[in-house]
Amino acid sequence: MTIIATKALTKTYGGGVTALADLTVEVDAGVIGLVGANGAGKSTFIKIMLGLLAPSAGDVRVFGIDPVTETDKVRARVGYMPENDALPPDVSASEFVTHMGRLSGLPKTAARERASEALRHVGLYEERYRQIGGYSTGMKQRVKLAQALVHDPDLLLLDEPTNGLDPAGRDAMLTLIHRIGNEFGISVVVCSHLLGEVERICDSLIAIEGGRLLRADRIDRMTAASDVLAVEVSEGTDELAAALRAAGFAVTPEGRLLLVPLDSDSAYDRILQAVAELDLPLHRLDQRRHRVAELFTTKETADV
Ligand SMILES: Nc1ncnc2c1ncn2[C@@H]1O[C@H](COP(=O)(O)OP(=O)(O)OP(=O)(O)O)[C@@H](O)[C@H]1O
Repeated sequence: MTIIATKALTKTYGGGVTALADLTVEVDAGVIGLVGANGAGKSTFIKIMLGLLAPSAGDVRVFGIDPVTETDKVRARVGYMPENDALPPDVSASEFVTHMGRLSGLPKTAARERASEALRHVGLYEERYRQIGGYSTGMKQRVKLAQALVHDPDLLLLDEPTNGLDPAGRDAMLTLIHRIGNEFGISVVVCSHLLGEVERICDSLIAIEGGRLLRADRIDRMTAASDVLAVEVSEGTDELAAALRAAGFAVTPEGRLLLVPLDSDSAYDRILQAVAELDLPLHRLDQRRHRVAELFTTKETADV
């Protein structure tokens, strides 16, 4: 089922900055990563989906609804966790999340019950009556997630949910997001400049660079087998490279690996023969998979 669809979506800010350019994408339900370097246009896309910003040109639909003209309808079905922290320090998580539930239109008792439930889901049930000002960064991120969940949305938009967290906090947050997506049946868009994080927990990816779509697809399709074989021997790598070149292969060394084009069905056998003739201990011979990072031309995103 398509949950988000855009057609030639473009956003230009005052001053002439084009944050999104001609973005056309259809996204199916699931846990979706929205990845791109800082400034790629991720937050702008999220804000347009929420009806917080109007597109300069093009169309966007969330569950078939236009956030520009039917903002309330979209917001009833979408929970939003903003990138920046705007939590009131002097109220408890329970009070705050209840308040956010009331703002979403829940009656008082239902808002209180849903707030407790949302805080339990994010692991803050025991601490829910403490003032937010005394919370750690990880706990504050969880409060932000709980307030996004309180009105029982069908889609969560999470803007850089692991911002400011240490490695253990990141892991815990990613596990939680994965659980929400898989156990609660809520679709989640996780916006991040950290590709590695998003690859770990998402079914599909929307990759953007400079406001333009690089690719939107399922991760397993992005990482399909390539036509390159990776060969690794425990010793004698240079000798093997020379032998393979002599056998007509275009060999590219990469660290401890030799990358060899899979040019014919006999390539496996010819490589095995070269290894056997040199009597080298073969550690690995397999077909390389494409990496999602290959999509990006900027090192910043590709490296993480
Ligand atoms: N209100 C604004 N006015 C002018 N330019 C803006 C505004 N908001 C964002 N931009 C610019 O639009 C581009 C995209 O910004 P956006 O915040 O959407 O990117 P992002 O991928 O979310 O990056 P980050 O991870 O740093 O938040 C950037 O060049 C940014 O400087």
